[in-house]
Amino acid sequence: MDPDSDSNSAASHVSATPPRTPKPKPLPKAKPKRKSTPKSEHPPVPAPSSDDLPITTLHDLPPITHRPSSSSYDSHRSTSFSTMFKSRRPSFDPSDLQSIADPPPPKQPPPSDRVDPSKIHPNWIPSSAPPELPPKRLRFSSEGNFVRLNINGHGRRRSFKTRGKGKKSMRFRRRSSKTRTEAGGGNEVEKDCLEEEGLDLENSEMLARTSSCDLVRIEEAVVAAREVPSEGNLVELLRLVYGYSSFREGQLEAIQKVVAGESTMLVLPTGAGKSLCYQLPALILPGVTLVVSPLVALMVDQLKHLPPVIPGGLLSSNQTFEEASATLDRLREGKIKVLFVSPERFLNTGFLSVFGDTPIISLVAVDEAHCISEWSHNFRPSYLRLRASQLRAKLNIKCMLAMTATATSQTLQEIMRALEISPTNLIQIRQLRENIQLFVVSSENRLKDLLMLMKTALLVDKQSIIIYCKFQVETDIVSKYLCDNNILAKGYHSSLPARDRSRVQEFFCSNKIRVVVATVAFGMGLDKSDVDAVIHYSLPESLEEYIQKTGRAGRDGRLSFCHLLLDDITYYKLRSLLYSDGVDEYAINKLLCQIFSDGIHQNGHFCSLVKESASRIFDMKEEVLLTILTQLELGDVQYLQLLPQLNVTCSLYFHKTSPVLLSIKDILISTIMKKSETKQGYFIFDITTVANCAGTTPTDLLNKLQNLKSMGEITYELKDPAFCFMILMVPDDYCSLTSHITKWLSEVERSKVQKLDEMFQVATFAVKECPKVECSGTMHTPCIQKKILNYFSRDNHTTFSNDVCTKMGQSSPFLHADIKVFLQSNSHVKFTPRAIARIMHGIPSPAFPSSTWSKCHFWERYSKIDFAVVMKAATLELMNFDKKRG
Ligand SMILES: Nc1ncnc2c1ncn2[C@@H]1O[C@H](COP(=O)(O)OP(=O)(O)OP(=O)(O)O)[C@@H](O)[C@H]1O
Repeated sequence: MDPDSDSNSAASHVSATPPRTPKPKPLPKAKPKRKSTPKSEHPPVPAPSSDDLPITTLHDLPPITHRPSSSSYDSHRSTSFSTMFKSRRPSFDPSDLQSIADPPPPKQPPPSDRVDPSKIHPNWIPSSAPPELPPKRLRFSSEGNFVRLNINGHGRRRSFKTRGKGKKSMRFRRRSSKTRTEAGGGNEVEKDCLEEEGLDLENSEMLARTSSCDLVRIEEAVVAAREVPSEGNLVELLRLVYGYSSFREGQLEAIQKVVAGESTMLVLPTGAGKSLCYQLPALILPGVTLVVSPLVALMVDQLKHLPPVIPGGLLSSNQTFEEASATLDRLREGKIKVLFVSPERFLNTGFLSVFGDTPIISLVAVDEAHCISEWSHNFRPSYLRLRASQLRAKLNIKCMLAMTATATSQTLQEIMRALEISPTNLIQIRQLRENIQLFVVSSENRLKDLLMLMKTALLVDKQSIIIYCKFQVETDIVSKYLCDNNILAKGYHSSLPARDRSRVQEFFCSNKIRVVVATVAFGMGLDKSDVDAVIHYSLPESLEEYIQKTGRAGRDGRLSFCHLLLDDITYYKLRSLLYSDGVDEYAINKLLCQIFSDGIHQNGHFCSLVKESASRIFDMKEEVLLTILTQLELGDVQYLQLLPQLNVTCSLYFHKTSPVLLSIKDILISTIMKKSETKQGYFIFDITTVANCAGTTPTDLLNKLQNLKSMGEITYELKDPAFCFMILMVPDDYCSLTSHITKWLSEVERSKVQKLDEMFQVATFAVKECPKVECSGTMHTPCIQKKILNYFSRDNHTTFSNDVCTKMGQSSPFLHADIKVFLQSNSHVKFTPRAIARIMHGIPSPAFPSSTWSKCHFWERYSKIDFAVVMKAATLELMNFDKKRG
């Protein structure tokens, strides 16, 4: 995985993240001048990482032992959620907690409120650092919905002691309709419903009892809403489950459509309550609701926020085999109503087979649905898998709910086409939240200006502030600078240990940290209602990103303040980095030749591309390779089928029987021996090569190795993470396929650049041209809102407009001369025009990493000149240079 990428996220292939640094190339001969490229974080909804595309996925799903005998409506009805809710709850161990360095240790709560039952429910996930130190080990009557998730990758286990004795001796008596009217305020009333029989109950057990009482009412309301999904019945259910008295705009309509089985496109502003639009239907609909989410962090957060009566689970590659098995077992037993999965999960045949032919999925909710569209700010290739036709064919899914807060008209059209959503089922609330005030200030010295801003009357007394930076290094610099100036601030970015990150988030959420200086990694799914201010220390890459981040503020409806510090340097840097994913026709052609082995590979042949070496050879980021492979799978013609990623180089050691004897008994071993290199007593082979020769699949081959290992015959090690696929059709015409893919990728690139230009233009307009009729000082809410609304309602975003101010230089007197010198001084290196332009812009790439090339004299020298101009000059000079050399 890209070391710069968010550990539990997946990077958009078009993100500005500098790539991993492969093996250094020979040093250029130019004068050394060290400049490092800062690590940037990915845009809000990045693309797949090893997290969601597990490397060792072969065993990530256990074999299917049995399936529910019936998946009919009635069979699901019979698994009432009150049965599901009879779940054991986890106890957590205080010794697992460690205090975070800076914030004060959490106060020990008074005995009366030691346990907040409302915070412990079946979807509780033990993070490595729960916010409050519990006074004693809590015991719960059952474990039920608890999801074991190795979020932090430590593989650590907790023990969950259970105690069931309270259950039998409890008797419930239903009382008349005293219920809570607001979330969290109902415990007293709930206790009224219980009749105790001399038990000294712990708070948690009290919760179990009170919940059971509520459950009966909720179950009745569910049945009523299922029979007649009228506003009255749905509001009653809303009140019982969430404590809210009414729906927000768009919610009721969306829920009614989904419950009626109609696929729906829902566009609601950030914080407007989209989650509720799949949660309530999940309760009402008979089967499982699959929620497709782009990030593990987001899934975890949403799972935590599920109401206790909706048992949830998630499947993530962070989980161990046992954890994933436990989730799947609960799924088979009908104990999960909402299952969070990544889009890559749809690659996994093990996962797909859990559902078999039986129509037990009632709804697929696609969160951050804009990822489906390449014209969105966060296109993610694996979302292409979420096409209505594919989902219907593979999982018999008929109803889909697509949700987003940030989609242009163009993006919406594409989502609706992919998911076959009728235009009549588009629910769109375009308004921007009134309680967010938008400020822009032009800044020559962002650190100083930020400090001044923090000391202004607007912010000085604010309790909760997020400062967003683009680069990880900036979060360290800014937080240190603020601390040095007596403003306590904590940094947050994806390279921090997971434990520290979760603590910063938890302490921020409980108002123990006032200021967090973060990259985009902070805030995915952050639903802290009382964030007072969001400051953009770096320019966002698009208006979509701007809205997402400002949307973290004022979710409780209170007036909140969003400031943007505008500077040209960040703009130049971001614009350059947007070119880090581009590829040339020549490289794509070379890649296609390798994929199809110049036509040698037949249909049905298994192949692999080792990520690191392929990335270096073709000078393409791993994410770009994956994008191209996905396009070959899901484009107009299906040339290949992607398989789960694997480590494809296997080193095999024999322990009991000799290899020769074993190979007589086992054809697989004899194939391995034929196709292996031997080294000091062990055998090295390529998994896909052996699978092809043995006439098996790579997955089956690994399963067989696993069996031999469990018998003590062998041990083995796997390395070299690779994209694996099966050839389905060899293209007739490589040239036209190459130019088709090149054109598509370059349009995606142009669209990203245009989005940045438009963001820059809006901010520049605010500081330089705003007539200040409605705006005043640095406050530009009216003019920015108008521009944003116009942007999102505009029809054609793929028409690249020349009106967008680029601020980029279009020529330079020394450009050609410098390229000539550069080529002469590096005559031993083979360049492409793009590689030269990248070096001139200071953009690292897999074949030209910054560790080597940032020492070059010309590194970043032309970052203020349009990339296309530099590339054109490089093309010309490269041709001249080659001509001269003959
Ligand atoms: N009808 C309602 N009445 C009151 N509060 C509500 C209602 N619906 C949702 N909420 C609350 O609004 C908050 C935001 O909801 P949610 O997280 O679903 O927003 P979202 O639209 O998914 O936002 P984002 O796009 O930023 O993730 C939650 O705390 C939720 O409980």
